[in-house]
Amino acid sequence: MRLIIKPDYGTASEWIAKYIVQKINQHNDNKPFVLGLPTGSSPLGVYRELVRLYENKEVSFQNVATFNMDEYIGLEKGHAQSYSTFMKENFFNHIDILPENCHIPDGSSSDINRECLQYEEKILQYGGIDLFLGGVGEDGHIAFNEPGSSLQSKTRIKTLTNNTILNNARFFNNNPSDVPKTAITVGVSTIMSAREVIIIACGHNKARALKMGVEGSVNQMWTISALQLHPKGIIVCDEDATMELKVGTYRYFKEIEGSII
Ligand SMILES: N[C@@H]1[C@@H](O)[C@H](O)[C@@H](COP(=O)(O)O)O[C@@H]1O
Repeated sequence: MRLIIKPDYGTASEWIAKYIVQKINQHNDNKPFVLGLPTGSSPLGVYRELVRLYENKEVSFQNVATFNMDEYIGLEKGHAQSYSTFMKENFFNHIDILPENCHIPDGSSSDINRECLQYEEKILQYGGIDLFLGGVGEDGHIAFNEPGSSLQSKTRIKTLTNNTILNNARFFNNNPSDVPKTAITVGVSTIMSAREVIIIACGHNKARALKMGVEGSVNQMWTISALQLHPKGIIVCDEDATMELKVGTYRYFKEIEGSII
């Protein structure tokens, strides 16, 4: 696992956006480059920077397909707080991606279990995910794989923890009772099947999740820790998120990434 420590959220986001653009531009295949994408506040800086690079003509998304990590169950696609709306407003509406290449689980489907199976099948039809970008919850969850999620899990329904509901209430006028209680989420194994995985962990509130993900054992209670088993896993964090790391861990990753002499 690589741990890239950047001074702040802005520089961390720029590093990730540049990395993604490089991968898209190196991809010379007729099949689209397949990106897995998250919502939440963590990826906003990356999306802003990707839009800027697109406007600067440094990248095109015409040969890119995307699969989002998750979606609330019970919200129509056009609902203001659906992840579908979030993705359009913050990313898809500002780039040249083809709408038919943007995939988000349908949380309003009448058969959610079938929707989950079909989502996995669709990923396979595209040849798997080249690069999965994700955030992390304060309790170490990736996508909506809350503590206790099987590390072998695939796309399925998950019940959200109270902690996640309270954290996400900020998107629902601070009203926890408006936050859906269940979601469709890709599984830990869906994310780990991607050829590369990048997790963003910025801010003091992610310090514990970062510690458990980097220094803790691989376990179901901190699903971010599954990244330790991935052959090409990267966590990009800011200084604030390193607060709980051992000094030795911090110095080790700074040294091997060449950011201290
Ligand atoms: N399902 C999402 C996750 O994908 C996200 O990583 C997490 C953290 O959100 P934020 O980036 O806003 O801290 O929130 C939600 O639970």
